[in-house]
Amino acid sequence: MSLVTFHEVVKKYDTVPSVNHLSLAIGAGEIFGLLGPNGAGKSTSIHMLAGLLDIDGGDIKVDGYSVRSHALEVKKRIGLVPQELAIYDSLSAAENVTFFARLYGLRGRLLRERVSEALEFVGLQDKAGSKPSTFSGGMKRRLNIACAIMHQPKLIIMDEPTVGIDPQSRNHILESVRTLNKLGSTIIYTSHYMEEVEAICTRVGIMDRGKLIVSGTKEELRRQIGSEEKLVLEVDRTDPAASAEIRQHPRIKSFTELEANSFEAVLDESATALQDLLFILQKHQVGLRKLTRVEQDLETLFLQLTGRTLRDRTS
Ligand SMILES: Nc1ncnc2c1ncn2[C@@H]1O[C@H](COP(=O)(O)OP(=O)(O)OP(=O)(O)O)[C@@H](O)[C@H]1O
Repeated sequence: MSLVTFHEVVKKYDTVPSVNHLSLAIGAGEIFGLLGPNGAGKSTSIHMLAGLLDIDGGDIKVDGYSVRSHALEVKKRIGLVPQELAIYDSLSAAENVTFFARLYGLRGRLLRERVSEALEFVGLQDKAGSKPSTFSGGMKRRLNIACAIMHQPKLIIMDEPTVGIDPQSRNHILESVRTLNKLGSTIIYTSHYMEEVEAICTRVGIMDRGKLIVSGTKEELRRQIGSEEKLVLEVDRTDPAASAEIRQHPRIKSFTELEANSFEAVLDESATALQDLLFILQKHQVGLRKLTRVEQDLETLFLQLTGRTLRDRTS
């Protein structure tokens, strides 16, 4: 059953749609990865889901409640870990979590238990009395997470929680995502680090220019990448006649010079394409020094669908 549904959701700043008729369903128990380059519309979508931004068209439902008509019911079910840190430097770690716990209506013994559990969960129990100004970037992010999960929400939304932090905190956060999911929370995790999404998510949606361009399990998306093969070849010399002959081969889709004596070849799925390529090199007396297969991943799929890379910050 779907816990979250976006139906034809639209958000416009001025006249340009930042989110353009987005439809998406996320099942209870999933770790759903929302991938896309800068400006794709991930944060805008998440802010509408969390009730921080008004929707211009369509609707979003959480657990059957519409964010438009039942915003409070939706908010109770959500923990948002925002991209920008939402913690107070003047309060200790425990006071920060307590502040958010009170906002969610927790009081007394239950409040104290949940604050302590949340700090323990993110590995900051021994820093409960310390101010975040003394924390590393990674510790601040972990405190940010504690503030968002202490009310044990059904849905936890993490908006790029590992940007600019040390590897130890990054691993801690990725491990926490898995644990929170095992404990029963559904997770939406946005990122433009596809390795992270591939590592932890059960299903992935890729956004570009306000639209969902593809979604599915990692296996389903990999199948879409197709069976073409990408190789990097290092040769002992560059021979223009050999390169020209390779580029004319019907089963070799491209042969591109990367740097001196190094080429990238994209072959179709037939086994003979590689044999033919090696034969042409030999015929022109070009020695092969090294042959490396390039792993096809979600980045490749994104490139195939959009002609751009996920981390192209200028696009
Ligand atoms: N307050 C705003 N006013 C005008 N345009 C905005 C505003 N917020 C976002 N946008 C535009 O909406 C589009 C989507 O932005 P959004 O922040 O949702 O993308 P994103 O996928 O989350 O990117 P990032 O990875 O950088 O966070 C962008 O073109 C952005 O410039």
